[in-house]
Amino acid sequence: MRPPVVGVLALQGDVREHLAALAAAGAHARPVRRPVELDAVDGLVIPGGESTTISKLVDIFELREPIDKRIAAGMPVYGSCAGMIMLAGEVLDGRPDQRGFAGIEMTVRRNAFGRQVDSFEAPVEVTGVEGGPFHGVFIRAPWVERVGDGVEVLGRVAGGPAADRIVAVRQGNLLATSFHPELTGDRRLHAYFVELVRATA
Ligand SMILES: NC(=O)CC[C@H](N)C(=O)O
Repeated sequence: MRPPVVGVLALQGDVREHLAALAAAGAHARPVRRPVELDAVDGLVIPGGESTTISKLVDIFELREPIDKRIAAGMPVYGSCAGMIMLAGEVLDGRPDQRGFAGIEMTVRRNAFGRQVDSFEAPVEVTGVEGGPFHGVFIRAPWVERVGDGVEVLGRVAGGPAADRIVAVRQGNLLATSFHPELTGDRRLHAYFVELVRATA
């Protein structure tokens, strides 16, 4: 069985870290900047970075329609932080011109934790991933304020001032986290995603 080919949207953000994490999790990992490169992948990661910039570059690189189409056709996508914002149906505190994909039925608040603290770390237990809580790294992160009926809440912040905020969700083949597992050595979430891609491809 060939390893699944997983792309990382490589317009802005922590692309290299996701490529390394995916490779460690058993995928063929490749950067995606052009529609033909998107055609060649079985799944896609949208990295952490800056969602307003990613949104702009998605249009400049003519990737919006192709990605929306692939999502509608069932391609698995995992978004971390800015990637979560790009997968949200509704964004609060976003820029008026920023646009996400036809993604998860949820409302996220951009830079949500920033009111308390810009960056912090907290444990997050993720349903379906064994081995104890993730060491969640949050950097100007969004949280999820509302989820639709079809959305499964996979994880919440375990303690501290932001306790119980929703920070990991899944709807069908779309997965999103507010935190950045790619910045830690923990590959379990990428392995979970690679399995999802393998099961779908
Ligand atoms: N670490 C991140 O990805 C930060 C996300 C950023 N605050 C945004 O709005 O896109």
